[in-house]
Amino acid sequence: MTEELYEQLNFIENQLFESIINDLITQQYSIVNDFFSSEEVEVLRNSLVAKYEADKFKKSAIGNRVNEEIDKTIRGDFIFWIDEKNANESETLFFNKINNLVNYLNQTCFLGILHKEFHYAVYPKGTFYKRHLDTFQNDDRRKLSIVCYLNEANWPRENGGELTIYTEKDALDVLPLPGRVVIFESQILEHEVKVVKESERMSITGWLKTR
Ligand SMILES: O=C(O)CCC(=O)C(=O)O
Ligand SMILES: [Fe+2]
Repeated sequence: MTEELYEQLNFIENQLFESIINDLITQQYSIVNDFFSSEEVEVLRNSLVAKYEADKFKKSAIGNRVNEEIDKTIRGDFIFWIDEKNANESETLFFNKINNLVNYLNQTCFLGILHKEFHYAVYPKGTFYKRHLDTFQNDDRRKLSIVCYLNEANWPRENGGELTIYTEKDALDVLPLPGRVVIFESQILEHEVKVVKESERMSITGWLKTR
């Protein structure tokens, strides 16, 4: 029996993943609270902070690497790409959950996700990411964007740093609450990160890619 057929026979419907798919079909985005438990968020945040404090993060760049000054007027976060092959314990846990979702999407929606890329991101106080689409560098392989928030338990509205998603009809503000995951169509939905007014905004952002 081929592995593929075996997988099909073994298919078990997953309510959470089904609701994500339904959201994506009807509104091109899905917001899932508690995708990661508070324990999972804590170990992932510790892992982020350890790398951040070890000075491993780099100033993020955009598109064709215009100069730093221009970068900062568009995007001010610091990032560190996560290497799945050298993942630590908490990152392995992270990728296990993401891979379950990817496998489910591939089995049910025939999305053909073959690659993925994820980075940690820190937005210090005063930083933002202006309105954009996640398709840079003539790269149309990015299919779905996934943002996972790793902030401490209370992120009051006064802290700013909302993810604003621009739909056809309106603009939706999403607070970066711990455990919350936002998934959206990379090539369709414009979005931005509003100025962080207080604290440091921490997350893992990534893309599911075709080909
Ligand atoms: O952190 C977020 O909420 C979104 C980040 C983002 O838009 C990006 O990195 O492309
Ligand atoms: Fe983005």
